[in-house]
Amino acid sequence: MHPRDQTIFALSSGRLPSAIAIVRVSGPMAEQVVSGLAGKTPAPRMATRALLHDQNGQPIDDAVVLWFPGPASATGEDVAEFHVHGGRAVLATLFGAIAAFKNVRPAEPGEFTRRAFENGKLDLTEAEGLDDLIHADTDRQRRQALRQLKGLLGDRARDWRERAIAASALIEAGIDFSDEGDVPAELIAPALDRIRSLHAEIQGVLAAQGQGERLRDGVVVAISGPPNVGKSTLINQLARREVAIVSPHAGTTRDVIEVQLDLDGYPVTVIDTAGIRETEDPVEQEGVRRARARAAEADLVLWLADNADARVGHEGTTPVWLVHNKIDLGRPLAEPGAGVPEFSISAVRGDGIPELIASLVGFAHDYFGASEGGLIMRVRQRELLQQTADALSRSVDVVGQGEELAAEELRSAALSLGRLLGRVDVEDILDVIFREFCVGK
Ligand SMILES: Nc1nc2c(ncn2[C@@H]2O[C@H](COP(=O)(O)OP(=O)(O)OP(=O)(O)O)[C@@H](O)[C@H]2O)c(=O)[nH]1
Ligand SMILES: [K+]
Ligand SMILES: [Mg+2]
Repeated sequence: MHPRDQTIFALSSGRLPSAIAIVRVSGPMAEQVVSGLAGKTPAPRMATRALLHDQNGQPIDDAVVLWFPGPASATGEDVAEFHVHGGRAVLATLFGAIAAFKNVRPAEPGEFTRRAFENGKLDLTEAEGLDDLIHADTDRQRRQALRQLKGLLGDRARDWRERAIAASALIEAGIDFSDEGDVPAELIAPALDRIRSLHAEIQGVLAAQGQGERLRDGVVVAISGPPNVGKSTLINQLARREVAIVSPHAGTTRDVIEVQLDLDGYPVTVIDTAGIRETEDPVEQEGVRRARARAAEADLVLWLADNADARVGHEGTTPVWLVHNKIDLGRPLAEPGAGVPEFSISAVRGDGIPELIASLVGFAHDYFGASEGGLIMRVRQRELLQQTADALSRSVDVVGQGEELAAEELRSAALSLGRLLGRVDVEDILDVIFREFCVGK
């Protein structure tokens, strides 16, 4: 039997133990499984209480079961749901009882969503939105993913695809009409107008690119500076917990320590690193190397200084803010850097921290863009849209050399948009995309 025709099951709720755990079953055997374990098939879409029994009549758990006959289900197939108590032994027994049915097996990551996709319940951009929604940590990420899940990009791509196909039909009609020789200009001109406006629209979406992808990835802020200036104290202050070891010993931090912050809905990763200095200690040397590398990749560097001798030691193109720490000690401040924003804080006492956080929110706001965010969330989507735009602009360029060439480019544009929606992709590409999803989804 093809794996796709088998019935799959998985834990669809979070980590065990938990108050309630939800196990989903999807496929042709779903009804047999639910009626076998619950003693009867529940009324469709009605939460029904049932004492579950395994094949030997041994009780498993007092549960709530749901029965969604296909195709009006999440996957488009017959689906059963078991809401049980979330103990590890309960789940182990339930899994054993479900797997004992013929042609029933554990689901691969993303397999429920893949079946929904294959049954036309959602397109590929919507499936990606669903995956992002599950992984959204902040409110802005959630809103963006929900827009994608609701088909914001998918609907546009479907419209663009139809228009590319219509333009190509116009040109092909002209080719048939002309028999041989040139296609009359009055047939070509309206097609070209349509292609140009389509191209402009897609270019507009590509130009706003980055925002959605950035929102997905978050912004990275690296705390850097000499040893002992209070970098770890600052990250603890920002995280409001003891994520990093603080000590008066210079060279305490060696590993890169990361915390995820939700700053006004923006996802911000702050990293604490080893103090930058020349050292003989090979372990600290490695820490310094990592610190420099991570600061170079960051989107913003907070350079900490605790006295007048400090100089901003970060090189490269990353924006740097100079943060004077330990102002509670009343030492003279470091010379201001050339036009870099400056802050004065006491990481221990908390002075100046609200102002620093407010400025970080402002930075994130500029970084992610003030608008709701772009339509494009992933490299895959951006590449296919870029290919579409390129093919459209080539079709305009080559029309003088032959209408067939232009029609060919338009077909290629429609193909890229079809890929974006997942309509024309081959198995192995879909495999790669869905593997990234979590099990039970
Ligand atoms: N008075 C005062 N002391 C501070 C402040 N911030 C940090 N310190 C102290 O400075 C010392 C070093 O702090 P850390 O946070 O470990 O400094 P670090 O930059 O992470 O040090 P390394 O990881 O070794 O590079 C500790 O004794 C802290 O208590 C501050 O705002 N005021
Ligand atoms: K230290
Ligand atoms: Mg440290």
